[in-house]
Amino acid sequence: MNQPIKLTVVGGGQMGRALICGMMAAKTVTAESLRLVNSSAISGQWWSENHPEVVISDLETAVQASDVVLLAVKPHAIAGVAKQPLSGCWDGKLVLSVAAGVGLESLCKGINHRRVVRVMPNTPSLVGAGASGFCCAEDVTEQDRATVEQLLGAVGIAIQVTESQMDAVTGVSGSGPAYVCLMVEALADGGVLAGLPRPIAMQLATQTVFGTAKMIAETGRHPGELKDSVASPGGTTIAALASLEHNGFRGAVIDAVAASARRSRELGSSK
Ligand SMILES: NC(=O)C1=CN([C@@H]2O[C@H](COP(=O)(O)OP(=O)(O)OC[C@H]3O[C@@H](n4cnc5c(N)ncnc54)[C@H](O)[C@@H]3O)[C@@H](O)[C@H]2O)C=CC1
Ligand SMILES: O=C(O)[C@@H]1CCC=N1
Repeated sequence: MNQPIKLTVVGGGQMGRALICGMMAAKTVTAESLRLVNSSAISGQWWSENHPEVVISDLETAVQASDVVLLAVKPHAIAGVAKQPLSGCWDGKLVLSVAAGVGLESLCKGINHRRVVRVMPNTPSLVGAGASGFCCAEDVTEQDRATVEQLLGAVGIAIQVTESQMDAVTGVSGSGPAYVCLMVEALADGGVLAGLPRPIAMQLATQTVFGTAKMIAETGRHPGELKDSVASPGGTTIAALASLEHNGFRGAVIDAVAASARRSRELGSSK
């Protein structure tokens, strides 16, 4: 069993929370090996109520106590963190950023340090079922890459991509949980419209999305083939699929991914 990683997370909001809770559950980090730097009273209160064991400290103290620093603040706040005087504190640290759109060049320039990894995680990391893409700046070593895989692998899958693919990763898996939640909500709404009580509709909708994802992952069969296996000739499913196609379901999802990727590029260029 690997030693817990000495990690500082800067930003304890939605994404910081999902990663920290997932990594603590996997024991990749422990309350002793973790430091949290956070600026908001509201999320600070969430931590003291839900995880009082997590030590919240100032940036300099936290970074000094850590081998890895993960920046989980909003893209526009990255520059503010980078500007804080750290008197050489980044030296010897592996720095990860999950900020959407913020490129390696801008991150490296901001902290004057090139041992930097850009990561696009997603919120199912909270339950160990995340999907992350990452790319590395030039000073990142093989050992660093192993550390990144240990951290992100503890909360799901982690795939190395080129930096030019990071906006697309954001469109598919970074933003993806929101589209899937919309789908589950809409499935349940449909169930209610068709006469089911809300809690039953929600349970069935959630398990259907979960079970289908599990089936695709575990059988390795193409989703198109699995879709065909549900649709009986002249049956209920093909009637529903025809309705989805008439309403532009595929096009809407493809456009959503493209819109997220485009927004990620915009966030990067507004730095
Ligand atoms: N929410 C998501 O599903 C995903 C978010 N991301 C990225 O994660 C980053 C954070 O997003 P969220 O967690 O959704 O935002 P959030 O607003 O929930 O959390 C940001 C946290 O950063 C803290 N913060 C702000 N400035 C700070 C500073 N100077 N020092 C310390 N803490 C500071 C805030 O107090 C807040 O708790 C963003 O860059 C976003 O692009 C990436 C993938 C998915
Ligand atoms: O909405 C956002 O900007 C962040 C990045 C990917 C998911 N959430």
